[in-house]
Amino acid sequence: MTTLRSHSRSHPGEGRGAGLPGSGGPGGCCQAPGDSRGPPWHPGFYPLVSTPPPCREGLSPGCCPPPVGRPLGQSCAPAPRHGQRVQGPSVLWRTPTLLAWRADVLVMTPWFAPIVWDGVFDSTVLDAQFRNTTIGLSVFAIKKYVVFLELFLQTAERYFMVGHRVTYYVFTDRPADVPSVPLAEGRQLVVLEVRNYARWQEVSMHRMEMISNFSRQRFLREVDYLVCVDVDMKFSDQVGVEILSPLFGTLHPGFFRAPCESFTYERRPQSQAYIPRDEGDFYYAGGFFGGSVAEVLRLTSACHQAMVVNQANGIEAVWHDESHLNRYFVYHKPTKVLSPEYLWDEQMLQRPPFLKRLRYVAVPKNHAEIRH
Ligand SMILES: CC(=O)N[C@H]1[C@@H](OP(=O)(O)OP(=O)(O)OC[C@H]2O[C@@H](n3ccc(=O)[nH]c3=O)[C@H](O)[C@@H]2O)O[C@H](CO)[C@H](O)[C@@H]1O
Ligand SMILES: [Mn+2]
Repeated sequence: MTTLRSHSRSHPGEGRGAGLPGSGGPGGCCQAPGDSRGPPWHPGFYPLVSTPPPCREGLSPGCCPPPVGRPLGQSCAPAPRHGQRVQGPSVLWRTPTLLAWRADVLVMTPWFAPIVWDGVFDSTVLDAQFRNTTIGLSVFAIKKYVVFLELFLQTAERYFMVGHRVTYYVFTDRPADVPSVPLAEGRQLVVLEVRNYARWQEVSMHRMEMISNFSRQRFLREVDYLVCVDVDMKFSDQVGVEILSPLFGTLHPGFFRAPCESFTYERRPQSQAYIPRDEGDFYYAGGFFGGSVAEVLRLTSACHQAMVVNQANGIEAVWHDESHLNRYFVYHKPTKVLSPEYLWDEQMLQRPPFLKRLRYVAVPKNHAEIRH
């Protein structure tokens, strides 16, 4: 049984080790065709302390790692000792040290967006920065998926944006089945009654339309940021304001160390979700994205429009809304990228040592039973 996918799809980063550094797998986008020297450099996973392979002219820049070098300098702050806590104007902060960050994973995209891993941020600083922020958490529980709500909400109360103002937006066709979970101060739950669709793929895809409509109608006025997630998941560690940025996506846990040619992007040119073979940076998961409401409105409207055109042409993207999301992110680069700490599946994937925390994880489900 899979929990991230309805039917089998290989996860190239797992099992056979295909394409992992040292596995002798196929060359990534950074290698010219036929160049079999050394391991490929995979988006999402390469050591920052080694020398990357040369990038070849004419290859997709997004697939190549940025030049890697030493830290550029020391902090300009007046010299408290390493790690010493100092009283700033409004907050206790930990003096940054340029040598203490993560050296085992990519922490910056080639377009200079942070990739969020444990150890690269200080919640104390960020919590103060975002203290007047209201965050909407959008989740769909249509038909039988209402069974996931209780655990989802309970764990969100424990781990999601603790100490901040939060509005849960629960889209459902079964309002009577929304469980009443006690909420902490500053947090509220809004039930939005919406229609259902016969096929699970349609339910999943129409989330883009509904998020877009409700963003325009009310989210723009009610919250600053919107976080859009799958419901068949639970929080198992802190997910805080470190994720917030105008536009963010999450690395799909099955592909973050896979060569880009194995990404399951939509490859049919007649589809609105089409991504040519030599384009694309990362493979993003459909189950965790967000940003400012204005940016989420742009993203969801664009994806919905693309799906309307596809439907008129009798074509459905290979991974539904996820394919459209991936296309959107190729041409509208996210300003922050969340590591697979923010979307993991313990049943399907073996946890690598550099994944220090699992913050949002799949709840096992029987696909056939829950979707019909
Ligand atoms: C973790 C992750 O990245 N998940 C993505 C993945 O599939 P999944 O296999 O995780 O899809 P899924 O079954 O969780 O469906 C996506 C979501 O749609 C909602 N839902 C679906 C069916 C239904 O009857 N009722 C209902 O409420 C629910 O919120 C669910 O979590 O690929 C899908 C498209 O193929 C979506 O892009 C998902 O976001
Ligand atoms: Mn899911």
